[in-house]
Amino acid sequence: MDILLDVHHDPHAEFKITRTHIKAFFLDLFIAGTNTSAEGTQWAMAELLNNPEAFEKVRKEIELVTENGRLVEESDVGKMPYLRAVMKETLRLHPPAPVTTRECRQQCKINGFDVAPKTAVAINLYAIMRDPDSWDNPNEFVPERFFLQEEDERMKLNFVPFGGGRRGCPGTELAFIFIHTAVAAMVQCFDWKIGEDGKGKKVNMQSGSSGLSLSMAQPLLCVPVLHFNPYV
Ligand code: HEM
Repeated sequence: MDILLDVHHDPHAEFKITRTHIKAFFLDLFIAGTNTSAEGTQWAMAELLNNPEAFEKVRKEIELVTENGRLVEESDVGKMPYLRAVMKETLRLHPPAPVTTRECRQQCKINGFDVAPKTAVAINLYAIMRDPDSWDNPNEFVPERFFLQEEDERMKLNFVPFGGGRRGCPGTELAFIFIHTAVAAMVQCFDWKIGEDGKGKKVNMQSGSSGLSLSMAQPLLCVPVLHFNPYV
């Protein structure tokens, strides 16, 4: 398959897209999109299990929107602001991709350090989202913080679990849709007992690392107990 791509409308920048490019593109999507979303879902459930009040609030919101008669769906997410705040707070505290990189385009000074052109720069998204100058009680799980109007601008600029700018994550919307829906369905349909035997008190929230992503040091183990069966 031959496709000619005109990069930035520059006639000298044309190159041929081959089968290998397309395969690499799909591989990129899988690498960038699967683990990150799975980790985000796992962290969200872990936070909800450790914060039963938040769990109950999410469940109440779902029951209100679905009138307690059907399985929650993607199209409900827009009507569930608390669930969305829970997900944002989860990704703020536990960004599955905690670091990103850029190449410096021009000479600049950052915090007194001279940065030369072409320098590779690592950006610590995790630190930005726990910076006490930008976030009150930065290490605490407080979904309600996303409802505070006066904090809005400061938080918007520093909420970067998907990076930002033209190289920001192109999967943001997709990830939000399916993570919200998966978490909502798990909250709607089941109560969850912590631990393999269901006798645990708290989920261990220590983070480990699997490759480049921020995963739970102890994978989340819990036992589902049926709460609502939408299929009967
Ligand atoms: C919770 C889920 C996800 C998180 C936290 C996440 C996070 C990120 C972050 C931090 C970056 C780097 C952005 C930057 O440097 O400014 C990135 C890049 C990327 N993400 Fe995601 N991502 C998620 C899901 C997805 C999904 C579902 C897809 C695709 C189906 C995807 C595809 C990509 C691709 C292709 C890039 C590279 C973009 C580029 O270099 O231009 N991501 N992601």
